Amino acid sequence: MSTSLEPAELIQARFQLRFSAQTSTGFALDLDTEFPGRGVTAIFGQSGSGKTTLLRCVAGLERATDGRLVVKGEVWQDEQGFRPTHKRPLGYVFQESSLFPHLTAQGNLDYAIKRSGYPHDEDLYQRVLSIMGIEPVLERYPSQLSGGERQRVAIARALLIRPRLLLMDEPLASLDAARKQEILPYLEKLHASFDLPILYVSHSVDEVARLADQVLVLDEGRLIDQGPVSEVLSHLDRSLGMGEDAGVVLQGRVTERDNRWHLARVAFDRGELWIGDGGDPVGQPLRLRILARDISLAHSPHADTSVLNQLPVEVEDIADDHNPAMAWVRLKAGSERLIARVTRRSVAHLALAPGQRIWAYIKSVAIVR
Ligand SMILES: Nc1ncnc2c1ncn2[C@@H]1O[C@H](COP(=O)(O)OP(=O)(O)OP(=O)(O)O)[C@@H](O)[C@H]1O
Repeated sequence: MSTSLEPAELIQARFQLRFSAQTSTGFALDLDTEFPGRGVTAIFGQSGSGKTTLLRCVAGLERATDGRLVVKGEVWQDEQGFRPTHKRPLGYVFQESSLFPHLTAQGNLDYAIKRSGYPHDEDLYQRVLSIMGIEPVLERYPSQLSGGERQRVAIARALLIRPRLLLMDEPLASLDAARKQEILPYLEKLHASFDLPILYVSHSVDEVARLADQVLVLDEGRLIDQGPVSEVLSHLDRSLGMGEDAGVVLQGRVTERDNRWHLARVAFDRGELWIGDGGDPVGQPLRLRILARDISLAHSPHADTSVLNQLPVEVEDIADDHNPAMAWVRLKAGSERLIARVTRRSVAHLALAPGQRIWAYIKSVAIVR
């Protein structure tokens, strides 16, 4: 997915690891890949697919027999050697916060700075505090912090080690839905403010759609798909397992705001959509998420409908769902992809077939940020 990049811009990983059948599962990880060493790379897959094991191999906490890991030109593991975890410049954020309970938030951060081996950098320190929004809680002990605050301190602590790679293993998993929504903007700020590659384990399509630039999809220890988030999320076979969450991500830009109706026009490659005006200025890049269940299909555009967004599209392929009443239709809109989940009866009724030009009615578009 990244052949045009130089090795200094890549993360190259090859791991073969088998847990012995005696210990329990006999699970095997077998993967050989490379991906851009920038932005957020989501490691996505069902429970037990090997996401944490892959992260532990990257961290040096598991030692793959046939292993090679090169992070932006720096060899961390190959036939000749294996750099132990404490010599790898990485930050690790776990599902549950791993803060020292006997130290305040401030004490935890000071400990990280000492451990980093670098002299204190006040600019970096202030930047991290402000991006993670934790100035008000520095004097508290972990037991006096909310789950979201604890994770923000844990992320700040990982950043103050000045890692070259940040590993995050379902950092939101222990939070309830409201806390998750609260912390996501901090993760986005982190993504935008630090030039730091992040490997982000998740089995939430929502989180992946919102945060990831590229995705690695694991299944039973093997890499079954990888690529930019918009591409991976539009693959129909992936969508099958996602059910109601299936959908795509489009990258667009606000081109007009309609004050009368409180709408904003967002243009993407050879198309445009009207969405509720979220106050974003003209020119603002936006990431939009369109769920497969929010798209219906027709042969022609209609004037007498409440649906604002009607896009000319081309049918690319059609797949059956596990549910015998439903089907998936992948659509091309310029260079972007959409997927629709419709009944098989509709597929038959509209006589849908690859190559056909039709109209997609989009009932709802969410801005993800
Ligand atoms: N030390 C170990 N010894 C034996 N089997 C292990 C060990 N660690 C993990 N496994 C097994 O390897 C498989 C993959 O585990 P892993 O934790 O990597 O999956 P995951 O995709 O992160 O899952 P989840 O989303 O549930 O966290 C599981 O079947 C697990 O039981």
